[in-house]
Amino acid sequence: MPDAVRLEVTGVTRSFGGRPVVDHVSLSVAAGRVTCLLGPSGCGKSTTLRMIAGVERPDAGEVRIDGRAVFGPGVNLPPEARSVGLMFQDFALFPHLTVAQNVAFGLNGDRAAKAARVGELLERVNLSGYGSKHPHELSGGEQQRVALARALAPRPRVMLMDEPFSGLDNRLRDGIRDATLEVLKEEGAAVLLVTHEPDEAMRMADEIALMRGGRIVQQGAPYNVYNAPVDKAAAAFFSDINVIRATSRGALTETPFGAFLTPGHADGGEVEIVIRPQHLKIDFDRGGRGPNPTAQDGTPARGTVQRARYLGRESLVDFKMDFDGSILTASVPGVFLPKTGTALWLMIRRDRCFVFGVGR
Ligand SMILES: Nc1ncnc2c1ncn2[C@@H]1O[C@H](COP(=O)(O)OP(=O)(O)OP(=O)(O)O)[C@@H](O)[C@H]1O
Repeated sequence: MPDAVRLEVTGVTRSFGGRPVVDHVSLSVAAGRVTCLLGPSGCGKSTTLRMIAGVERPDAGEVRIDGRAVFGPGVNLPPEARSVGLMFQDFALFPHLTVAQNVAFGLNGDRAAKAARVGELLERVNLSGYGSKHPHELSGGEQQRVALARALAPRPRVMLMDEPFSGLDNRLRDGIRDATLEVLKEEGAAVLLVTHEPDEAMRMADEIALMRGGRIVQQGAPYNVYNAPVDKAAAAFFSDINVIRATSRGALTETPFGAFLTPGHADGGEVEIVIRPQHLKIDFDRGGRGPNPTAQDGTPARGTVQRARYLGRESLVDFKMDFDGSILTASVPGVFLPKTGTALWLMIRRDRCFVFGVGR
């Protein structure tokens, strides 16, 4: 049975100075699941989160937590009555309180119960024994874990996190993300996490809600959002992309890489074939002498190396294509640094191409 929906947002809308910055946003998050609200700076992610938290008032829409309206017609519960935990980039621990006092801050009940919950959470975030320290004695990553424990202490039904990792050292970040995810899953809250970093969303999310210009443009599992983007901008948000422009004729589009099936596109309509650099393949087997295509790879097309860079895990090679002088970029695992001017044959993985009508 699917987990119960904990957070349900319907048609939430907010304008500032007559400009809609959040425009009919709807989403739901089940218990124990993480949804990442992902999008470029200024697209309305934080405003959405703030409306769910109750610190910003929507112009319209409804927010339900555990089936109960916390905002809607005639209802507007204050943040503290919504059972939400909050965690922001500047998570501001109370400097004069100890770690244990910080974690206990939002807890009610008797001393023994509070102490037990604090102990349980400090253990969960791997900070047992730190209870009597003060925030300034901790590293950034440790402080972040205390903030997580503090937000989770009252067992919120919904956890709202706004760029919670962006203040952290790059080297620490992945480890802290993974540890945080583990704790969130153990606690079972429904989590809505705001981020502008696709890598973070891919790493953390059960579901990604891709936002642009105040709207959610695509929502789904990371695999689907990455591998079946709704438009060119959605594809480009996750990686560099290559774009091949051509004309669709009778549901087929001829390109220098062979013909592509383009059903649903008007006869004579312009289409853009979008491919990520890792799906552009170099015809190594033939030592660059090609062409000799296989059915799967389509027709190879010749290009000349403009620039090659080694990025550690992969090399990025820019080619100037013979067919129209356009630049296509291929990503090759490991070290591959051909000289500028080298001619090589490229093939594209047809099964990994996205076809969009121009203007989409
Ligand atoms: N209180 C406010 N008054 C006026 N404009 C606001 C207010 N709050 C947000 N905005 C504007 O609304 C838009 C969306 O802001 P928001 O902070 O929600 O975006 P975001 O996607 O979270 O971006 P970032 O990642 O940069 O925080 C921005 O153009 C912002 O300037």
